[in-house]
Amino acid sequence: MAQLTCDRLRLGYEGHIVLEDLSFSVDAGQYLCIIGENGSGKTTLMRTILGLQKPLKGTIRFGDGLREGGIGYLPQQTGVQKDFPATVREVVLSGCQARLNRRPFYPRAEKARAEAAMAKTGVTALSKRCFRELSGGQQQRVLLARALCATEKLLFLDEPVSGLDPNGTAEMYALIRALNREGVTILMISHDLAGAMEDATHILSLGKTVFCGTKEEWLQAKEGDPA
Ligand SMILES: Nc1ncnc2c1ncn2[C@@H]1O[C@H](COP(=O)(O)OP(=O)(O)OP(=O)(O)O)[C@@H](O)[C@H]1O
Repeated sequence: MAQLTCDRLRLGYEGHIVLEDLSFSVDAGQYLCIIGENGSGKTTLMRTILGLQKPLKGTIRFGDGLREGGIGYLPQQTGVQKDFPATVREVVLSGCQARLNRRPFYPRAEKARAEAAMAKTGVTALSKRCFRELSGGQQQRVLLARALCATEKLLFLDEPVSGLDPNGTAEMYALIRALNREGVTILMISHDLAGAMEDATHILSLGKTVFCGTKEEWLQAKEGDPA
C-alpha cells in the first residue's frame, strides 16, 4: 500500500495551469528526488502535497499509516528564517506544534521527542545556542530535527543542501541517508542532481515531459537522451 498517491493531478493557479495529469505514488521507505527546471512546478507540487494549496483537479490520498499533516517539512532557507531570534531547542520544539492542538505549552512527551530529534541530527550540544548564530550547515540540521518532530514516516525536503559548503552538503546527505535507512520516506526537491542521485531510489522529473520511475529506469532513459 502506498503512503502517498497522486492521481491525475492538475496543479496551478487561477488562469495558469502548471502541471497537468500528474500521477505517481510513493511507498514507505522510498527516497524520491524531485527535479525539474525553474518554474516546472516542484514547489507547487510540494505545497499541494503538504495541504497548503488545493489541486485544481485530481486527488491526493495518504495511506500506510501516513495522514495529511503527518509530513515533516524542511523549507528552503530564506533570510528571515536564518535570523530567527530563538534558541535551537525552541526552533526544534516548534516542529511539535501540529501535534499539540493549540495547547499553550509543550508537554513532556513533546520535549522528549524534540530531544530525540536533536540527538538524531547531532545538534544536542547546540540546544541552548541562538539559532541565528549558527552556521548554515548547523541551521539545516536544526531544521531537520524540527521536521522530524512532525513525523517518523515521511520527510519533505526543499533543496536541503542549497547554500551549504562541500562539508555541510556531505553531512546533510549522510543524515538524510541514515534517516531513510531507518525507514523514513524521503521526498526531496533538488537542483544538485549528481549529489541527490547517489542515494535516491526514485526520480520524479517535472517539465514538458514528466518522468517518474526508479533511478535505474531514469539512468537508462537518459542514456538514449543525454540532453
Ligand atoms: N502564488 C502563485 N500565483 C501564481 N502563479 C504562481 C504562484 N507561485 C508560482 N507560480 C507560477 O507557477 C509556476 C511553477 O512555479 P514553482 O515555484 O512551483 O516552480 P519550481 O519548479 O518550484 O521552480 P524553482 O526551481 O524556481 O523553485 C511558475 O510559472 C510560477 O510563476
